Amino acid sequence: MENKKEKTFQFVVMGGGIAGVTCVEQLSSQIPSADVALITAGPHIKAVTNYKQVSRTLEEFDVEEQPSSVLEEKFPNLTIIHSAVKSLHTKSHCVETADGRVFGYKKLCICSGARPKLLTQDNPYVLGIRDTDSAQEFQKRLSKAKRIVIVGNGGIALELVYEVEGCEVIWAVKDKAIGNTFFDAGAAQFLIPSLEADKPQAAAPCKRPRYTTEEAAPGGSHTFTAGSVFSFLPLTLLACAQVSRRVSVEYQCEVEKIFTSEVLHKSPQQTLRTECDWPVYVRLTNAKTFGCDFVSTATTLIYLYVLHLSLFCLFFFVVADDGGLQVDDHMMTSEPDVYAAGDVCTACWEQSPLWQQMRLWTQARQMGWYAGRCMAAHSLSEPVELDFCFELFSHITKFFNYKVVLLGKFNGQGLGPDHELLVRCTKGQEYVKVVLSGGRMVGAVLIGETDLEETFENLILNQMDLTPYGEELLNPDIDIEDYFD
Ligand SMILES: Cc1cc2nc3c(=O)[nH]c(=O)nc-3n(C[C@H](O)[C@H](O)[C@H](O)COP(=O)(O)OP(=O)(O)OC[C@H]3O[C@@H](n4cnc5c(N)ncnc54)[C@H](O)[C@@H]3O)c2cc1C
Ligand SMILES: NC(=O)C1=CN([C@@H]2O[C@H](COP(=O)(O)OP(=O)(O)OC[C@H]3O[C@@H](n4cnc5c(N)ncnc54)[C@H](OP(=O)(O)O)[C@@H]3O)[C@@H](O)[C@H]2O)C=CC1
Repeated sequence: MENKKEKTFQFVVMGGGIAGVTCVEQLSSQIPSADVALITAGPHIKAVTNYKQVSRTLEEFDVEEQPSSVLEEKFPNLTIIHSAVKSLHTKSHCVETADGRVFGYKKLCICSGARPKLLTQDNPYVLGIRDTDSAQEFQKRLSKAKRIVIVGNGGIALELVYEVEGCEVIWAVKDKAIGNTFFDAGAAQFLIPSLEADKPQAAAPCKRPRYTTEEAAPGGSHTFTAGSVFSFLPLTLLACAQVSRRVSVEYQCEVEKIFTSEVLHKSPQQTLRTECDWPVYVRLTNAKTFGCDFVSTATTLIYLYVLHLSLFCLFFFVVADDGGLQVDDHMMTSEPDVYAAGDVCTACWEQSPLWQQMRLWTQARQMGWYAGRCMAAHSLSEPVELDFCFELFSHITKFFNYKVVLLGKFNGQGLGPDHELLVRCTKGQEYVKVVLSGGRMVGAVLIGETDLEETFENLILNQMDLTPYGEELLNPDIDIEDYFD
């Protein structure tokens, strides 16, 4: 391999998503003289724009799909290589790309993201959504659909279910309540009426990014506009029937079987809940069977997946239980001079009691940025400390057209029975939940325009004993912001 190297770069970053691009930006600005390469398969990269630090740990930004040339123009030391990494040779410090070129590195950062786990492979009636192409396919199919089945209970399913219009939706969730990765049953109860009501015509601008799939003008960028549905879809998800939404949630069930109408006709004893002849049928473990036009699975991602890269290359890496590449508090994998950031990695350092990893845009940005800092610092033999952003988990997003802020151990993660909850809820307006442990605030869920995020963030960070305040903490007649100022 050594003699095949076309060029050796000081830093090579693999993957043009948020983590990879942020890492490259950090490296290029911290050491402008360093030779940096970004290896990515597609012509576009994902960049963070309109970055805003909302509070000490909360941040908001837009995600913009840009032609990679924009990045090269910004950083003269940067070379973008348009190909996928095919193999990785950590001993000889080089990578081989799908087009047969070999590049050496002094330090490498793997930012190759994750891929969706489909319930079934190669079934033309089962769609997973991961990227622009799959989102466009979803939209195309939806425009002719009367009924779809959505399986999964995480962020993608929550967004999909809310956004689909003009089509009956059967939503199959494993749990007792919707949105289990973000909410408890109380918050789910607060949100459910939004599925029954019509969507507001002119939805308030969304605080979280989304991007369109429209063709960019030559040399221009794809625009990311305010809105909701998944970031990938430009338009409202309209199905063929222009009627309002009908979402039926099937709780505590999984998919037992997916089969086509030919199979159905061969088994007349099959009990169906529908008389129509649907292209595909889904049998759930609650013994109900639904016919539909297609099934969309939003059942989480597989993390150990480096596109086009043979498993042999990954064999040497220490991998975490969730399949991500293990990284330490300097974003270093188990292989020398190889770092990882974003969805592909699993944080395996001793974590702050108020932080946990979730595969989100914010964390991809923070990890990419911090990995870049560590790579640069190690090259310059400078010390580097774990960044403050890993002190407290924080996320701002939008679900069912409500602003949602999650802080710390917002669902009491890892606290066992040793915690107390305070809840305040005004139907259709706000849901506020505080998680207390030993009288100290360790997490919060804020749904709606509560204006409490900064105060609660401070209370969580300073770990003040709140026992004397008891339930008054959520008394709506007390201006809590003034109170703790
Ligand atoms: C449908 C959907 C909606 C989402 N919505 C939200 C949301 O609203 N808010 C939120 O916070 N998070 C959301 N997420 C999660 C968020 O998208 C991810 O956490 C984040 O994008 C991860 O960034 P990344 O840079 O690690 O990976 P990615 O953005 O996946 O980028 C990986 C990059 O690596 C490249 N690559 C892969 N293999 C190779 C290889 N072998 N060689 C070279 N390049 C390679 C890929 O082409 C890609 O450019 C959503 C995810 C999905 C799937
Ligand atoms: N607005 C936002 O902030 C958004 C964030 N995202 C992020 O993007 C990433 C990907 O999202 P997503 O794919 O929704 O992943 P998530 O991990 O959030 O959710 C996957 C869901 O599918 C369930 N599931 C897994 N396997 C099955 C199965 N066989 N049958 C039925 N249900 C199953 C999981 O249940 P269980 O947990 O019990 O395994 C879980 O509820 C996540 O990190 C998410 O947080 C995505 C969209 C919007």
